[in-house]
Amino acid sequence: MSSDLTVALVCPYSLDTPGGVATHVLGLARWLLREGHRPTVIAPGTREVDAGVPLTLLGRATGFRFNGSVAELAVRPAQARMAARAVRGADIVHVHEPLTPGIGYAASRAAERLVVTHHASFPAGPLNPLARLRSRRLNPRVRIAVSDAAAATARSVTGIDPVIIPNAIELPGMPVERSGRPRVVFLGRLDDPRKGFQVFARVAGLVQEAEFVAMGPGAARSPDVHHLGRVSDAVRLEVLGSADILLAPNLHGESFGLILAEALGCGAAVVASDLPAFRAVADDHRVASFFPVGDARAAATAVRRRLSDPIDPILAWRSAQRFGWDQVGPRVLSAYRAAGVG
Ligand SMILES: Nc1nc2c(ncn2[C@@H]2O[C@H](COP(=O)(O)OP(=O)(O)O[C@H]3O[C@H](CO)[C@@H](O)[C@H](O)[C@@H]3O)[C@@H](O)[C@H]2O)c(=O)[nH]1
Repeated sequence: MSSDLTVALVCPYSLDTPGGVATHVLGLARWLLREGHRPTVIAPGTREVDAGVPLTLLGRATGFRFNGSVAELAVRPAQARMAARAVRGADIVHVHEPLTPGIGYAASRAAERLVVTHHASFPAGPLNPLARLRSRRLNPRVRIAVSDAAAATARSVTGIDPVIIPNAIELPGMPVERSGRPRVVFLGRLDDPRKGFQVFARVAGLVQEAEFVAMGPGAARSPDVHHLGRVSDAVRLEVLGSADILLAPNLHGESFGLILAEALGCGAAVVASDLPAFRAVADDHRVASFFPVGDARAAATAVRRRLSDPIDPILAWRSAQRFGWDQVGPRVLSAYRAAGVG
């Protein structure tokens, strides 16, 4: 493989709001940089942040309701033109969610050597024909999906089987034993109904024997929860590193469960909604348990059971190693090689 590839990584969702695709794309860019390549991340966003990699920010995004969530996309024609210009000349243009309106699709159309990654999982709906039309106009050399769930959606829209390469996380070192009052954590956008914060709040009202802590942007509040709001990546790691349990009460539409991998990587146990994508990530029953989607009483029972039978944090950490960039990054580079560089 030739070293020193120029890679344009396009994230269609705004970097102003934390999200799974942005986490993955920034982590991939940092890993590529460490490996001696030259990545740039192109994305909507208005805040200059030190992401540790070159960023091309394309300005303010507009919120679109989709799949039970809000997608913050850059759809102005000027932004699409900027994205198309920004990817010109790159050895590889790697677009995440290439069928989203705005910069994702514009960058895909402009790319010479295109690799795409599909993240979303959603049932067939009124937007599928439009996405199908868009897909016919693109000719990626490699098509990736982050999970079986994302692959099924990509296949139903494009008619093509993608190769599965999971999302990856930046793994911290070995975790330490927990001490002090037990801690149950929520991580995600609080106002995004799909993330299930309301279920978390109900569980917090039912379980007295632990402190319930929420991290993530949004205005939702509960008197039974200690709210940290949006936190830095360093604080996110610190809080997960002190948590006994990540409670993930998400309701639907999850394609992967990055937050589960992140929590396990920090040594926390997972108690999560019974979603196929979550089971695929947290597949070690010694550190993960599941409850029926939306059932706060069952979640409370699962949390109490775990609090009375704590896990060995090292087991959780080990189960997340397969999602580390040292494991996943080389597979992405192989996809670039299959796309014809090196
Ligand atoms: N630093 C920081 N990070 C946060 C905060 N709140 C959320 N995050 C990060 O934002 C990301 C949220 O990811 P998901 O919960 O997985 O949400 P998503 O944006 O809906 O992601 C979609 O794509 C993911 C990647 O393919 C999928 O994992 C997910 O299921 C979904 O389809 C995670 O990396 C989480 O740590 C915060 O306050 N601070």
